[in-house]
Amino acid sequence: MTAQILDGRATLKTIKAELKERVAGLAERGIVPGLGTVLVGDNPASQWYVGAKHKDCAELGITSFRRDLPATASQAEVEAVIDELNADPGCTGFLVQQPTGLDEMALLSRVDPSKDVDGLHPMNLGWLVLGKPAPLPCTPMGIVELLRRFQVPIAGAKVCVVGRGLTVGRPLGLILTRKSENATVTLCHTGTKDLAAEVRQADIVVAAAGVPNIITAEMVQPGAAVLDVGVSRVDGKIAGDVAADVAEVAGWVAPNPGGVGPMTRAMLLTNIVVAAERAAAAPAE
Ligand SMILES: Nc1nc(=O)c2c([nH]1)NC[C@@H]1CN(c3ccc(C(=O)N[C@@H](CCC(=O)O)C(=O)O)cc3)C=[N+]21
Repeated sequence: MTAQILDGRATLKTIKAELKERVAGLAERGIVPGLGTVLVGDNPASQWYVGAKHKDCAELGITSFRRDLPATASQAEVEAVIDELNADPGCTGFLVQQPTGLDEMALLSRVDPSKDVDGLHPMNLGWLVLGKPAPLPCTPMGIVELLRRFQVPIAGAKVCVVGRGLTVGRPLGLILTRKSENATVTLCHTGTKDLAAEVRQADIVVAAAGVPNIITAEMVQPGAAVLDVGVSRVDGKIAGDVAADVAEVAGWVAPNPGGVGPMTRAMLLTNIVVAAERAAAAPAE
């Protein structure tokens, strides 16, 4: 058996075409969504991600507000840029690219929650815990959207999430256990005693530990969906959390690159369009 590929690149293309129509609909009403990014330092991966986000926006007719700051930028300087984007009505949503090397919680908290297209503001994470509508984190939503579009059954599925990070594992557990997804989630982490035993139970495995090849073929139930979200760099190349031979056992595989990464961008674009639509429906005071 060889697994079906959960193709994030193709799905990003499809979602872009869908969103392009919604952006055109906004344009007819004189509204242009605008994405702001705040990038601190010269990490090449971060520069690539931010560049890709603005390229996506240009394709859709979303305006870009790019603020690149040197690695020497202080907390106060970054906060001043956040204040500027909060106040700019043309910037309908923005994000602070991580990592910054600064006090990230203070930066996240300073973003206007209604412009938080990353869904990582403490207030929006609070709405997620409470089950109320709010911007949702892009990578976990990208994972759910990828599963949906390839018709991987989610309701009733046993999902093993490996990693409890703020941007993937922790919010993904919250999203998948909502009534609308109805999965049963096991959240594994460095304190998990027998990771192989937990993974073996799962219909869906999401590997977001950042440990190369932590998921191997003999841990995976035949026919399971395995999504690789791990990003490590080994000799300058991206290394995922999932070993190559998993594709011989799994029913579906989201590769890395080409799986969840592009979906993160697709959900960012979705959050930008939704934030602009919401701002248009309820103009600010
Ligand atoms: N505030 C904030 N928001 C983020 O959304 C955010 C962040 N900080 N910090 C870093 C992570 C990482 N991230 C990715 C985005 C796109 C790809 C992506 O499109 N990857 C392609 C190409 C990868 C390559 O070849 O380098 C792929 O997987 O096919 C990957 C990873 C967003 N992040």
